[in-house]
Amino acid sequence: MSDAHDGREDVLDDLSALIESRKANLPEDSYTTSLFTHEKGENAVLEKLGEETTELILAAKDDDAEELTHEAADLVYHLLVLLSMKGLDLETVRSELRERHT
Ligand SMILES: N=c1c2ncn([C@@H]3O[C@H](COP(=O)(O)OP(=O)(O)OP(=O)(O)O)[C@@H](O)[C@H]3O)c2ncn1[C@@H]1O[C@H](COP(=O)(O)O)[C@@H](O)[C@H]1O
Repeated sequence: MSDAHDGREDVLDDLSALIESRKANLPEDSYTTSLFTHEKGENAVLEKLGEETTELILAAKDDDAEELTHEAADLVYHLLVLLSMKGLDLETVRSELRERHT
């Protein structure tokens, strides 16, 4: 668990930790495990990122805020899985964003 600036837990940190745990333990009946062990290798998550991005764009074009929110969450989750596959984490991305923000 971690604290965000407003004192609430950061769901992104919690989700990242859960993804790391799935990668380390590969429990059955886990969608995250299925991405790490997929016969297509990293292409499985790369394809999902492509699909989710397309769905996000369509939701934006339709001005469908609910669907846009749903697809954005799908996209963030799959992005976190990809970062984990590549040995990167959220802090790496945070650092990059902080550097740009100054
Ligand atoms: N945030 C997510 C998450 N977002 C998306 N997905 C999965 O990603 C897949 C998306 O594929 P699809 O787009 O084909 O599925 P869909 O439901 O039709 O979605 P849309 O077409 O509407 O976008 C679905 O199977 C979702 O279950 C996720 N699976 C897991 N998580 C998180 O990961 C945690 C661990 O999950 P497990 O590894 O399954 O235990 C969960 O508690 C969640 O917090």
